[in-house]
Amino acid sequence: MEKPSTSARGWRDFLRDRLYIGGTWVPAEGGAVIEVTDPATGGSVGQVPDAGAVETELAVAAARAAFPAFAALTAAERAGMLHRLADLIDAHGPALAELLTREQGKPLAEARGEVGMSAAYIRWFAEEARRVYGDTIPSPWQGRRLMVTPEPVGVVGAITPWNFPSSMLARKIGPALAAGCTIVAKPASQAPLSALAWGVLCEEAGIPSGVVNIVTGDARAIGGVLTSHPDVAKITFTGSTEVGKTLLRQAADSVKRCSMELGGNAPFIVFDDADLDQAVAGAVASKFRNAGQTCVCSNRIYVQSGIHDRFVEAFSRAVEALRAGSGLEEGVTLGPLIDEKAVVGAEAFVADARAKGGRVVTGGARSKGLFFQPTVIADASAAMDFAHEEIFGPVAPVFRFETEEEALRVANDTRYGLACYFYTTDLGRAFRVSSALRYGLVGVNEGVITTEVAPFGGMKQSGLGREGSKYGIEDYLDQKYVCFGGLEERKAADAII
Ligand SMILES: NC(=O)C1=CN([C@@H]2O[C@H](COP(=O)(O)OP(=O)(O)OC[C@H]3O[C@@H](n4cnc5c(N)ncnc54)[C@H](OP(=O)(O)O)[C@@H]3O)[C@@H](O)[C@H]2O)C=CC1
Ligand SMILES: O=C(O)[C@H](O)CS(=O)(=O)O
Repeated sequence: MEKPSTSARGWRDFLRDRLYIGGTWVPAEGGAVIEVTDPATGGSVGQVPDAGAVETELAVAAARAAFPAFAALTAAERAGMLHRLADLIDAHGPALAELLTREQGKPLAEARGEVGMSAAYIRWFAEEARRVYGDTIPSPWQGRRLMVTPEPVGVVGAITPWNFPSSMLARKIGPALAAGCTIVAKPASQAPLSALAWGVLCEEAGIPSGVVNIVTGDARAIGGVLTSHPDVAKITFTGSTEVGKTLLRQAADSVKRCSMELGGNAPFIVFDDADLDQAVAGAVASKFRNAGQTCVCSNRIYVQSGIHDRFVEAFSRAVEALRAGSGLEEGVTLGPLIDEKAVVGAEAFVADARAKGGRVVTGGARSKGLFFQPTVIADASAAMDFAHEEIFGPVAPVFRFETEEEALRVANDTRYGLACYFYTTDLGRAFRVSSALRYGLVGVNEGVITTEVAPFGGMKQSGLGREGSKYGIEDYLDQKYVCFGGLEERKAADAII
């Protein structure tokens, strides 16, 4: 198929104010809508249907009806559709990125990166689709042959967050379709437009009606149907640990498979032997990406005494060089927070730290609207709230430590286990510390490590399962064991006349 047209379609061409169900665009039953606003300006970006249980039932029915034929396609046919989808995402990258920045706020450069990552996940699973192998097993019995055949689990319910409204969906649609599943996806109400744009792209990629369904609206009502419906085989969720636990409880009654990408509390450790410039650059990238609103952002920066003062000085200077503003302005490196609640949360973390002896080195207050100054707080201590809670904002606490043993103890002292980072030029320390840290993702001398080729997921209360990599498709497959018996040659006497 020739490469899709790259005619200059703008972000408005991907705006939809309808649900995408069974290949058609329909309003919510009562016509209710949710306003989507630009966090940089407060202005309206668009409206989406405020749907609930009734529409979700229709979406599940459409996905269930589409499943047999889609699962029966060859892996090559499904791969072809996913490759076309990835090509369309790339072809319309600028428009999709602008839509993403308008609804979520991140700088355009980051939005372009997210859209590119979305295409990369889809392309990765287009390739993985053709490598879903089974097994034959040496039989322990004469006259039998044993086989293991992977099969798609069926209809998937997906719920995604506002902070990466495109790539979090790609991490679910990709493996689901590659495995032969169909999907009903509910994006976050604060940034649902990128998901509906996926409906436009899926149509153009020739993905059959009912395979991908996008429902926006009442999270509890939609999630209630997805976690309980007998035709939904699996739930995949990215969001807070609190909501993840709610969904796990709800899904338990029908024993649905669950994949959970939840909250984090990432330690960022700088040892005396670290390359200071590398550590500063890594800390800025890891902490302030998406204005600190990622589950893998550094939440606690631990710096060994010997390098501590030099690090705080250099890090604060680099933070002060961040340029806050509307994500649509080229060169802006720090966008607004998603809503007032997020700004109030950042203010509360700073006030708590100040009250407990923290020293604000730079920033520390909201600027205008939903913008919060990029902030560095020195003299941080375990008594402060951000030592144990996910900040999800541009506030960087710096803690001092003395020994490697102390760093490992405090770094692992959390119920979370998603991402962690440390900087050292000592090879032995690199192996010792990366083994001792209880996290699903470990960055050694790197502050941003997410890629579609590597497994993404947490330990402890940061989640269940892995997304991306060769592991990411496993959660969408059932391994069926078949034992073929009675294979000995029948003697004449045995023959049934
Ligand atoms: N591990 C990871 O990969 C990631 C983790 N996160 C975590 O998510 C949090 C921030 O994202 P945020 O979107 O606020 O997280 P939330 O958990 O509040 O929301 C995530 C999604 O869940 C939906 N939701 C909320 N409550 C329910 C419910 N009772 N039943 C069904 N669905 C529900 C939301 O819908 P609605 O918007 O309509 O409320 C949204 O679509 C942070 O804790 C962050 O660490 C975020 C991204 C990635
Ligand atoms: O939602 C998130 O925070 C993402 O998982 C972060 S990443 O995958 O883009 O690194």
